[in-house]
Amino acid sequence: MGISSESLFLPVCRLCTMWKLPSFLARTLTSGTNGLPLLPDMAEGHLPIHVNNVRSRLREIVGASTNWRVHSEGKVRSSAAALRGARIGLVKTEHRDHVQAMQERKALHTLLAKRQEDLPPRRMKDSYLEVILPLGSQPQIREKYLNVYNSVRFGRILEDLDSLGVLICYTHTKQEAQPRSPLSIVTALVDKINLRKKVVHPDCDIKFTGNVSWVGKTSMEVKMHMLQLHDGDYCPVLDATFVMVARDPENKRPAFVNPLIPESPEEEEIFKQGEMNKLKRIDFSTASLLKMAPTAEERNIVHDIFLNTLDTRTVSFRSRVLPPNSVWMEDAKLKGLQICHPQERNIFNRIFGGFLMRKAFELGWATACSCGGSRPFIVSVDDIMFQRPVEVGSLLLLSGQVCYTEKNYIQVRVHSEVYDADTREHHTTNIFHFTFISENEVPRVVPKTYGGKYPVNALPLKLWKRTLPFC
Ligand SMILES: CCCCCCCCCCCCCCCCCC(=O)SCCNC(=O)CCNC(=O)[C@H](O)C(C)(C)COP(=O)(O)OP(=O)(O)OC[C@H]1O[C@@H](n2cnc3c(N)ncnc32)[C@H](O)[C@@H]1OP(=O)(O)O
Repeated sequence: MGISSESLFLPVCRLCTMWKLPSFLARTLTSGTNGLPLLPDMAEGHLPIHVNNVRSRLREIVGASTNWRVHSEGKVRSSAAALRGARIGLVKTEHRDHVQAMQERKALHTLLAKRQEDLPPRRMKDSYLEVILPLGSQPQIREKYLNVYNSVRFGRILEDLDSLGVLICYTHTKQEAQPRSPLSIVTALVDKINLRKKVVHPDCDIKFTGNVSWVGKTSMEVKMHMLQLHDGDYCPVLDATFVMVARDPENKRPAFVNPLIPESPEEEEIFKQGEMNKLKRIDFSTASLLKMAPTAEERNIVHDIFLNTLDTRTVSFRSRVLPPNSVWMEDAKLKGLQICHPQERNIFNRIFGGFLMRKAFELGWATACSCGGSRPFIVSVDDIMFQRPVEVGSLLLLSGQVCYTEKNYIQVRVHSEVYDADTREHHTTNIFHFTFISENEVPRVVPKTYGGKYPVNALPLKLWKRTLPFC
């Protein structure tokens, strides 16, 4: 099932030698908005949206169904093979069902631009949005966000960021004359989320802001920020960079998006950074361990770990000794299963990306918790790739693996795949990377196997990142 811990070892050690986690955290905590300043005039003339209205706006923009239709016999009406597994009887109502909504969306094909140049350019401020999550002023919405430590559930924040990121992209691509957008905008990548605060309070209002910061031909980079109200001021909590991709109305082929024109030197800098982010992703993809052999330095790191665990009495590949304050990598993992019910669908009748992130984050947190033995706090989220959509009705298998630890830091990789019970095939849908800081120092995680069976995620981050197939 998925990538075994043995096949995951090689790539993590390299990154940690290059990117020592504590300094990485220091950068996270001191940088501005992912290293760039907030643009001051963006907020002018913008009325904030209530968080509950973000999804209803999205539904209106794409004309999504409000009802998952079932046959009168009580079985799910299915044109997609992946619905086979779903056996969830829902009450039929007078609402538009999802099949009808998809039929209507097909007609929007004629509204797609043939060339990107045919679309009017946009400014960064055209897509700027503010959303309020009034945890302080509307206590009735707190419970959904509350965890057992009396702080805010980060998984819920991931969901809100995902919905907001998509709404920002629809704002960028909005054509005044079109009441419905012909575009299906999906989350392709969570490039980075940096936390600036360890704890988010459950009783203070939260504000999200964000705008499109770079566009390609069919993809858009979105930068978002979350702030929390303390003593009358909004203080920064996190900065996030997502990449969204526009597809045709049926979510089958890529579709062009409006160009973005930077208007000031600051905006040019932000745009340039977006361009560099894209090139960096291509570089990582080229350097993937799945395509390129490890370097001499990487081989040495792996070999050193092997030598450190060798049983000097037997000198055998099989007989290995766990060093003090360490845990075998194969003992630092947790698995989970989700049945993907219609309730978790997005506006395109696939499973909502934010839900997948919440589930993966919670498994990642539990994995870090069981390995570290004390409460972990999320520090950073990197490179969540949405490789393929998850269909409603899928069986989603999640595997959390601690791949690297240093002092109080824990790096967890969560792999998710769908299992088709009919064909018995597994397909990877997402890979998630979370960095936690634990209350106490955590044991070292040590891979056991060598000889071509290194689990990719047990090596330093630099090496581990080379396994990620970007773009
Ligand atoms: C009353 C109750 C009512 C209930 C009603 C229901 C409604 C409920 C509402 C729910 C909440 C609202 C949800 C709204 C949010 C929806 C978002 C999601 O969930 S989405 C769900 C979660 N997400 C998914 O499911 C997505 C799954 N993944 C996919 O579908 C595909 O992998 C893909 C489309 C992302 C890329 O396909 P691929 O064939 O590879 O694409 P191409 O080669 O054609 O390139 C096209 C462009 O994409 C670029 N690019 C590509 N990859 C990356 C990357 N990794 N990194 C960066 N960029 C990338 C590439 O460079 C190129 O750019 P450019 O040069 O043209 O500018």
